[in-house]
Amino acid sequence: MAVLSTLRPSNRLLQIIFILLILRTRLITLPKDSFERLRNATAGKRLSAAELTAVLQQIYIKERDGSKTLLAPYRNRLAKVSIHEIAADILASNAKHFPLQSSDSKKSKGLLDPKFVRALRALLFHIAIPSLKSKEAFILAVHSFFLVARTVLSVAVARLDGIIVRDLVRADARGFLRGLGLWFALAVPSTYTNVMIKHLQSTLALRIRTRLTRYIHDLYLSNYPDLRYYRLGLGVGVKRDLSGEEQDTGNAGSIEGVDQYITADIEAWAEGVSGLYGNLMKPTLDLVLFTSQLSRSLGLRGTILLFGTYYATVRILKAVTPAFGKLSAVEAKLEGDYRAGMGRLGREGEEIAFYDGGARERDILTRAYMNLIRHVNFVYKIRIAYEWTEDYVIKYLWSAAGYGLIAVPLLFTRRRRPAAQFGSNPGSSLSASSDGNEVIASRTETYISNRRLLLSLADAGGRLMYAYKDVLELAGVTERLYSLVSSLYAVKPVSTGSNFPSSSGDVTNDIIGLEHVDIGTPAQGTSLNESHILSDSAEFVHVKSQSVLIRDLSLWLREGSGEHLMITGSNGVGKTAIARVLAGLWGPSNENGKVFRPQSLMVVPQRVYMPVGTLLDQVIYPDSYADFLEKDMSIEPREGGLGNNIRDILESVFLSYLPEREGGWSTRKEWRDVLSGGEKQRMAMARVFYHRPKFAILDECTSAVSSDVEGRMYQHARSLGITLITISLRPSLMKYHTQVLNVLGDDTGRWTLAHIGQDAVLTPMAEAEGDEGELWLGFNKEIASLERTLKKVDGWDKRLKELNTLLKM
Ligand SMILES: Nc1ncnc2c1ncn2[C@@H]1O[C@H](COP(=O)(O)OP(=O)(O)OP(=O)(O)O)[C@@H](O)[C@H]1O
Repeated sequence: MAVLSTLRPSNRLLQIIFILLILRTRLITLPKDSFERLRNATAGKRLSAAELTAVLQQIYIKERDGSKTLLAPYRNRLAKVSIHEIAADILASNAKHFPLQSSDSKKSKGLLDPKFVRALRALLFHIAIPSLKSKEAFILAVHSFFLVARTVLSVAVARLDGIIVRDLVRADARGFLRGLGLWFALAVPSTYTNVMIKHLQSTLALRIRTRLTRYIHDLYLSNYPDLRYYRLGLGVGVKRDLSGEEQDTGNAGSIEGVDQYITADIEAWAEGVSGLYGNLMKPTLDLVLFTSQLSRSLGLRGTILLFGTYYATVRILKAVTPAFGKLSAVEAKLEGDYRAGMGRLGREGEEIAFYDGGARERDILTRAYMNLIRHVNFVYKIRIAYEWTEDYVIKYLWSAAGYGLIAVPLLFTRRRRPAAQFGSNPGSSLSASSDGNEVIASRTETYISNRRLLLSLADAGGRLMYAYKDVLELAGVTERLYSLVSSLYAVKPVSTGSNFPSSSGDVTNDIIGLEHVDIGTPAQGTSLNESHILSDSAEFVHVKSQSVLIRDLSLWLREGSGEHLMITGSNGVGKTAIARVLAGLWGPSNENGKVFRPQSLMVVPQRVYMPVGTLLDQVIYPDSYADFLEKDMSIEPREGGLGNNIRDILESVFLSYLPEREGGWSTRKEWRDVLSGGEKQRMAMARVFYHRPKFAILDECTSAVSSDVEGRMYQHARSLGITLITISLRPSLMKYHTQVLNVLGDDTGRWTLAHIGQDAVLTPMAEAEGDEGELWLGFNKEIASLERTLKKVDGWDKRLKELNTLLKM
């Protein structure tokens, strides 16, 4: 402090900023014991600044029972959310409920179509409400109770309405006041019931959404060997047999725009299902109860008329109802396309800006938007006729029928047994007196009660019709969701053809290799036939193609043997395809090909992925902060130089300036944009040095890094004992490898494999194609010759100086 006070104000300010910067970079280095304390702390604990940063940083804690706890700060206190993954055996045993369905749904309108019922049942009873003991089932039971209560209360209100008006006509002041008191008393449970119904419906929707989302997350975001998030859009591994022949996969592999399914569709389905239960159950209950009440006063003729009205309504509306299910499925797809386009623009903004491609992108997006709007407009238009008929039938036909029905007891039976008719109404308290006023009062009571019941009936009928439309729309979303889940189940891990154990600890785990493998492109893709979009018959068209890029490839590398392989060849010949097969993303295209994939393998692609999170997260990806803490590692070097540290790792890729430049290890930024292309590639190498896999496939991942730094990174990788497989076109990298595989790319699928610097060409195929092997040996000779020439430069320089001196003399 004394030092600080002697400084000039500007210097002092600089010093304070410097201290703050140091402090900021330290915030993240929460010691292990504090972390343990945090893990064991009860929810609700007030968080210190450092703990708050840590909570924001690490997100999940792995519990001993295999579940995870999400640590979330809530008003500076600790909130803990326990997350249990769906057990693998439940996920597996559910597969039988989701077989693939063919997508020829254009013929059916969706309602009560067996396919729809099967899909709804599978989604509802195996994912959304998995058991009668689940919370969802409990909410549904309470919801049902309130729905029944509301109907019972509506009947009571209708009765009371009649009694109040009767007492008014009778001029019975005491009866009237008593009725009014009862009215207010009934209002309390009635309004509470309404509120609870709405609340329980929203709660149910939210719970169903969460169940579905988590189920699909667990299925979709699966690790190796399933990799469903990768294989789904690609059609890789989707029921393809080993000979490369495809089987008919129905709609599998045709899922594009999965984000739309998982976000918007799940939400729409959850809302639809929980709303539909109320919207179907309540009016159905109303209809049954009100009809039974009414039929007691309407007599047989009235009841027949009532059912006649129901029948006519259903027939008319069925005739004019369009295929809402299909229409809403197409709308969701178009919405997804438009959304995906917008997402692409956000992601690739800089590249598009360099090309000045704004106008072109606008055209593409406008086209996607217009497709959507034209479809929505088309739906609006066909809705006019439907809604007009619906309104006409429900409001006017039902009201007219209602008047007719009320007239039945009043007009038709009056002449024969006027008193007896009214006496038959259970709510009536008519005495046997034939007093004229009493007759009118009683008739009014019947009229008012019946009228109210009929209005409620018309309302129930209307809601049932609206629910019919909702069911049709739900059918569309159900079909989409079902196709997502069934396609996810249809995705199978690719066959490696080898019995290679993937468990650790096995000696054979020290090998990476291919044996007689044909490498080909994936066999399946799908596109939507756009000409059908607006014609209510949108159909998915399968595009099938497969070509073999490399034939009969065999190569081996053993960990610790000091062998490193470089793969080269011109663009598009299948170099990355080899990496995909070695990493288990693609399978071999031939039946007898075998792939040996070690467990400790890391593939670094050319385009670096930068996850959301802090600077530290960029280095340790895919580890979480909790995983990092479990390792014997620190962020800054420890005293005595014990253990590895992230600072040294960044130093080895020449990025140690990043924490200071970016404001500390815990800074969160859009790293994709913040770091330069070369910095991102260096960061990817830092990840390799952090994880230290036994094998690393480096796929042109240093193409944007300067040669000197690239060389040092290769040397460092080798010094860590990592066996390298490098895909590159840079001859300067050859010196870090012992073998070179050259893919010829001449449509024959041929290749050569040679030891660098040796005259012998290794494989029989390469022997046959000696010229290609010679090409690389030629490069080596040229490099050696250049190096020899460079050594002479000093001598020439000296001679030049001598000559200059002589000339000046
Ligand atoms: N998902 C895919 N579906 C269909 N074909 C694909 C797919 N991925 C790659 N291909 C095709 O496979 C071929 C080989 O691709 P690959 O990425 O392996 O080339 P490469 O040799 O690594 O080229 P480059 O040097 O340009 O990176 C290319 O013709 C490419 O179009």
